Amino acid sequence: MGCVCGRPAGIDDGRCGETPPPPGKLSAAGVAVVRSREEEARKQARARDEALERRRAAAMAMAACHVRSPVPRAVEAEQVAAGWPPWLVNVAAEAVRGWVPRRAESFEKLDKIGQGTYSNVYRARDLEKQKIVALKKVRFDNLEPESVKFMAREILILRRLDHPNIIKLEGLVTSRMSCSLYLVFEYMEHDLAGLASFPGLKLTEPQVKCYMQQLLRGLEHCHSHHILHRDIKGSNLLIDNRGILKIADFGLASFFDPEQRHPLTSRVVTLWYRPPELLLGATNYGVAVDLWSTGCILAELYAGKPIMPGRTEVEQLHKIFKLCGSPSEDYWTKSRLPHATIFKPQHPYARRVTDTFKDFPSPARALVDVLLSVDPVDRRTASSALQSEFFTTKPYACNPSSLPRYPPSKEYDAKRREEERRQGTAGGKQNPEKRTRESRAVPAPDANAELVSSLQKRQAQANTKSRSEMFNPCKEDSASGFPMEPPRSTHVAEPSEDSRHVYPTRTFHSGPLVNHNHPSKPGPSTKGELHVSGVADPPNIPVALSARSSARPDNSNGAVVTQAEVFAHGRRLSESINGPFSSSGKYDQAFHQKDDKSGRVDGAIGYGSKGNKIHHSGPLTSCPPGNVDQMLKENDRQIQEVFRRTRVEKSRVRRAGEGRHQFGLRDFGAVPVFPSSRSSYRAAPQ
Ligand SMILES: Nc1ncnc2c1ncn2[C@@H]1O[C@H](COP(=O)(O)OP(=O)(O)OP(=O)(O)O)[C@@H](O)[C@H]1O
Repeated sequence: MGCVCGRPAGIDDGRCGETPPPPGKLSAAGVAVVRSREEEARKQARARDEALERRRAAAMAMAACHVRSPVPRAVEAEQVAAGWPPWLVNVAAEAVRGWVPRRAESFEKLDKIGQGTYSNVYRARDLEKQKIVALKKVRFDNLEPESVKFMAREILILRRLDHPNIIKLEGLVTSRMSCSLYLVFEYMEHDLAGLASFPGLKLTEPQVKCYMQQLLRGLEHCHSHHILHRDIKGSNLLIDNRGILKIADFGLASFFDPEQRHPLTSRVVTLWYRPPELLLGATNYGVAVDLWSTGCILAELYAGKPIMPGRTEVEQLHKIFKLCGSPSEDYWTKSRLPHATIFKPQHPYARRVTDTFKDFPSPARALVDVLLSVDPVDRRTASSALQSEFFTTKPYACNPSSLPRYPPSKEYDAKRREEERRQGTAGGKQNPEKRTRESRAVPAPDANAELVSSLQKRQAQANTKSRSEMFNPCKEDSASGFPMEPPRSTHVAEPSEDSRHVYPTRTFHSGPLVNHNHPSKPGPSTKGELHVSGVADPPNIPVALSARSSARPDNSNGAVVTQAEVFAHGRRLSESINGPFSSSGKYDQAFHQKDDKSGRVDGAIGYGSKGNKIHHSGPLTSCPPGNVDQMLKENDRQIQEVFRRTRVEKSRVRRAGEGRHQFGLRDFGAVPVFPSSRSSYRAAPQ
């Protein structure tokens, strides 16, 4: 039956009650109604088309990222004939399409300038083009298709991007018989983390604006190409001698679907720069993750120190809630975040961003406030940030060419300086204040969650050689013109005992921004050299902690802490906060939970003569209600204690090893990684 107003049944468009026009004749009002309906229909059609277009673009981008490329066999054969190795062409032909490999002989390696989780980076002379370049030797297992695919994604993404504020991939160095791959980049003298930590260097407000503007322009380009960087931090923002900033390290970047239909991994972004939704396990995120990291960097440049240097995911989230407030009820409901039940505080935290940064100039504070919104939607876009008052009011961003030429300053250099100083003072007394100051540039354990899933995979490459190089004695580097690589650094800057606690506060004044205390500290290595037992696989551990509360691989091997140790720490910490894993504890039970009288539960950690064991049997700390900070400090202290004991243990083992060598025994450190570990190589994450 139809409506009384004459409209057919089933139509509920809010127009019920309108008088239908007589057939064949429309009143003026009727004409207006028809027109507005037509206009509405046109609008809907336009929106539909745009959505379709966006989906099509995203689908194409996703398809491009697919590894088994649609490249026909004949083309693959051509690519091999052109000099590409079959292991690359077979799984990632798309990544090298239209290119020919450069030969190693056409470069002269000069020195090592960087070391990442996945790479060693060298300064080199391009003998054909007569210019200095950066060669990034990527670590992967060429026998493992998933590992090759993952590496190839970085190449594909880099080739898709073309912008003055994004590092340019200029070529690839490999050969048909080769088992390794070098990415050739334009050479950049500095990175933002290095500059910020350079002793005595002062950035003025126009300079900060200049760098931030370039960062946001680069991000705008990535996002408009449906690419998320997912690891924005100072050491990935390279700066050349002309003051041009370029976003680098697309190793964790990914294509994304603006409709957010394709789940992505939440295990990305270096911990201090990781947004709350990822810590809460979101898998349908977008550009806002990069904007959060950008907000952290902006605030860091003004504050002169990292603003939320968490050591574990739980602590990171706690720092975020304390500064930015906990999410609103509405957000918890609509976001349906996987770890919400674990981490949702019973009592909301108030937002304190404007209070905390009250000394910042107000346009800077306002932009930080937007970028550090807990709800990702409120962070808006890179384009809107570029139009914010921060950039449109005086003092304006300076011109990059007016920036001073700095002496070489990379985070890597800062690490090296610290290392040299550490070695210089080895055995002697160290100025504790200096150490503290030098301990903040690099997020420590669990710096990058996604990386952790591949730690063991990468451990297999701990000697900077791909497994294929270990198993197939592929001597290309020496044979093909590259001088042999310099030996790997075999030491690590020890984590500062107090790296988290002592952050000199800095009052902002509108003159130059002083970054006197932006030091560098590698986190603990993750080589599994301690024998760990007694850490059962916890069935009830929240994913956020179980898989990720691990140490950052820093490619050095002084202080060695296993994943299991840090994992065990994460578990204890979470238990301290949430109650035992067997119960479905809530995040803020820590604030109200009844204290364990003894404080520390027997056998929480045990080493050395007791057999290098980690035992765990309950909460580690006693925590008065409301005093999570103190509890976290105590946990920190205990982490440092683990490091200290480990160092002692490690040097004991090393001394023993040296003794073995003298007697002709084999050093276990030299035992190659066996093929059984291959399955642990990383699969390309979404
Ligand atoms: N084009 C370049 N010019 C100069 N230095 C560079 C260049 N590219 C990289 N580096 C240096 O090498 C370091 C490691 O490079 P990159 O971050 O790309 O490697 P990664 O293995 O992906 O590192 P991460 O552990 O951050 O994921 C950088 O922090 C930087 O200092």
